Amino acid sequence: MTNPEHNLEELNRETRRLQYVTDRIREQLTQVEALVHARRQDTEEIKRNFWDNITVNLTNETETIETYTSIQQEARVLAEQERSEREAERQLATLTRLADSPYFGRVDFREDGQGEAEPIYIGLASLVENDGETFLIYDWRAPISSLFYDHAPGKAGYETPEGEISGEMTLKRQYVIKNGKLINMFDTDVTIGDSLLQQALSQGASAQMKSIVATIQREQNRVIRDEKHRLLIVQGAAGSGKTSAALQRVAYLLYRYRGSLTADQIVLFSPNPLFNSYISHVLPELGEANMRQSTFQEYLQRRLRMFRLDIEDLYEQTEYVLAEREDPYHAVRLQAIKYKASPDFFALINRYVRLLEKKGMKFRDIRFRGRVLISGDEMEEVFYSDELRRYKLHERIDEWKKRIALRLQELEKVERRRKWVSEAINLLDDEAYRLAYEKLRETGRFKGDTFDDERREQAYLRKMVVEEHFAPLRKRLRKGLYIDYLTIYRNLFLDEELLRELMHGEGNGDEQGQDPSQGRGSGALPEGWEKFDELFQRALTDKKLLYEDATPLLYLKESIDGFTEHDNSVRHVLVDEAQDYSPFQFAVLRRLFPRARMTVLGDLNQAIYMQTAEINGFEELAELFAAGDREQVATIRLLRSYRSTKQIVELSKRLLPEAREVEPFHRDGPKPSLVSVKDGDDACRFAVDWAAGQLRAGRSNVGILTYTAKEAAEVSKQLQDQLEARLITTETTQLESGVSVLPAYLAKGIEFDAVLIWDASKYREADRKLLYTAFTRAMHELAVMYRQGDPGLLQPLLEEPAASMA
Ligand SMILES: Nc1ncnc2c1ncn2[C@@H]1O[C@H](COP(=O)(O)OP(=O)(O)OP(=O)(O)O)[C@@H](O)[C@H]1O
Repeated sequence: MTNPEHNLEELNRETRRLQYVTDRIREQLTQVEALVHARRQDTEEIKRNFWDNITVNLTNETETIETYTSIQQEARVLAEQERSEREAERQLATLTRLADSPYFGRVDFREDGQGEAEPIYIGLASLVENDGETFLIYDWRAPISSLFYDHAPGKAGYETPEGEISGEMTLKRQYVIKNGKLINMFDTDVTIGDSLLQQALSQGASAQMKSIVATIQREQNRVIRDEKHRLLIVQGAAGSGKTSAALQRVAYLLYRYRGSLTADQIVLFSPNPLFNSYISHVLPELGEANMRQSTFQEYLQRRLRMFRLDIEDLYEQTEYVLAEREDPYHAVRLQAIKYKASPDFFALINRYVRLLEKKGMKFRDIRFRGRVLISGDEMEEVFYSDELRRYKLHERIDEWKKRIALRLQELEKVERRRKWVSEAINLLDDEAYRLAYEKLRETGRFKGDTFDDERREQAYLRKMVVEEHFAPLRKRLRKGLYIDYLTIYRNLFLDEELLRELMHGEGNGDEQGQDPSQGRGSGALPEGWEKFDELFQRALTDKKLLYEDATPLLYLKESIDGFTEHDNSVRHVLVDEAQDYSPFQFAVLRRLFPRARMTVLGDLNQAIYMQTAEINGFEELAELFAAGDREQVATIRLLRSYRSTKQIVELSKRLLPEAREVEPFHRDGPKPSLVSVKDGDDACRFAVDWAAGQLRAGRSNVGILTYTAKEAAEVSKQLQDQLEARLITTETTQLESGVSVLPAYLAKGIEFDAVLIWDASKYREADRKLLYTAFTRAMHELAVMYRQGDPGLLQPLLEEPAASMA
């Protein structure tokens, strides 16, 4: 990277051009402002006169339909008008943004076989000269703009939908333009602008993620522009720009497929609402609407609502794992968590689903007024009757529902004769009688014979009363509430014979199923298996469903029902922090969005949750997705870490040997400090001084990261009189500048200018990745406290001369 002494002439030329472009932008701004004004007025007028063109007439069916049609027609006109108003507003917003900083890059490119190199200016959006043809600015997502991100001057080329274009790049230049003024410019001869990137990275962390459009790196550009694969796996180091690239990718896709792809056809799964708000400004900053954002937990809550259980989330589970070591069930629960998220359990459940075609379905008695109307056993018999056996599982559920509904109908008739019905009729009010009378009269069943009529009326009332009482039963049947999913699931842990059959019997065949995991061996049962049911049951008594059971239960249920909920409109699903998802969760996501392409972004070194601690790659996912066709899958690795200074990255790498491949971006900062403290008071004193020092030095976002949420609450209380520190919990939805106290696991995906690790002595071997994740949240400064004489995982780091002691 050079910042040549641009000769005055060159500088003047650029300044003049900038002025020219800015003038064009201002002209267009004036026009578009007028357009927006006009469109707003038009919309207002249509709204005002909405009813003028509609004659409301509901006297008969034909008139009503006509009225309805004309309302619809007017509504369409209004919707169309509002759409064009929005479009004009969008243009206005884009031009306003361009007026501030029209472009950030330029490449001069001579296409092979052409004469002169042509300057291509690159900015947030395209701008065309008044002649309607000449591009003054190219959108950063245009095919030609790739040159800027992918190449240094010299031989270069870019992909277009029509094929590859090659040629020579004779110049590559970057600009810093603010308020329409040229502040700086650099020419570059290696890959894109280290110096601009340096500037971008040396800025402070903000409470909101920023777009990286001017400094996208080549490998990130591959992630952003990949269109060939149905599944794109991005494995990237902490701070390598996975989330940033994902968001730029969304903007890219919206541009590339504008007209056919809209923001609500893209869904991004993120870890929690705090993260959601952290990233929510990036797309609007790029001039695009935000995609849909969701968390897996939201989906679980919705789909498991029928069980009326309190569903634990990943954070509660993690808090248990870290903070409840004294619980007698702790060890066995850890086993359960690991096993229940494993590919082996996934395979076992898939076999179970196949076995359920033959046996094992369980149903809950249909009870009415304290009696069993249809027993679970009877329903099971119907389900496995010869007549229904020929149906596949989920089709059979529908058939079975039909059969049981008929049976209910029969029983309903019998019920009409019961005594309680007469009593209920006596209690009916006049209105009910009047209705019954009306109904019978309408159907012409009154004959004028008082005796018969009364009998008919009574019969009708009985029917009405019983029907009303049976309605909830029918509804429950329709909703599948008599299928005893919980017992079906529990039987896996309770029913030894069933288990034996699944492990060794015919359900365990290697026959080729749709799902590649179905052919897998189940492996041995994990330790503690015999206690798994106890755990499950214990939670159930408290009306709780443990996190480790939620997705397998959902997967089992949906496999039985045939995955009734799916969203065909969604075209792209992006899963951030993908290392935290179990095979079940991916399988569910895949079925939930059957037509979508998927981008998953993750870092195995940050697999901090017990459930995926032992998963060592995205192989399972690739298998699940591609079903043999590996052409559909691409993996891109991002090794360069941009977030943290070289010193912080180096220290983190020494903590976690698996991270040895991570390359720090060459940005220097102070050495991280490893600080030994005598006791809590000592820790407090250090923390207060340190945090105050950071704020004084202009660091606006400071994070104090604790081991657990419980500890975070205690620490924030301890500090409260001496330091303004905000406690962040799973309920927090917005990050603010200043000092935040939060458990390390909740800081995943976000970053701080300066990070203080509260008590590193607490982290055990199994928590190495958690501590690594905590270290890598820091951009500029890192301090780690540990208890005197108990450095734990820090021991080897202390032995190096690099460590500084307070
Ligand atoms: N090309 C780039 N230009 C400027 N800044 C960048 C670039 N790439 C990454 N960054 C910055 O690096 C930081 C980390 O990026 P991001 O959060 O996207 O990484 P990540 O891989 O998702 O990290 P983690 O796995 O730790 O959550 C952010 O501050 C981001 O703005």
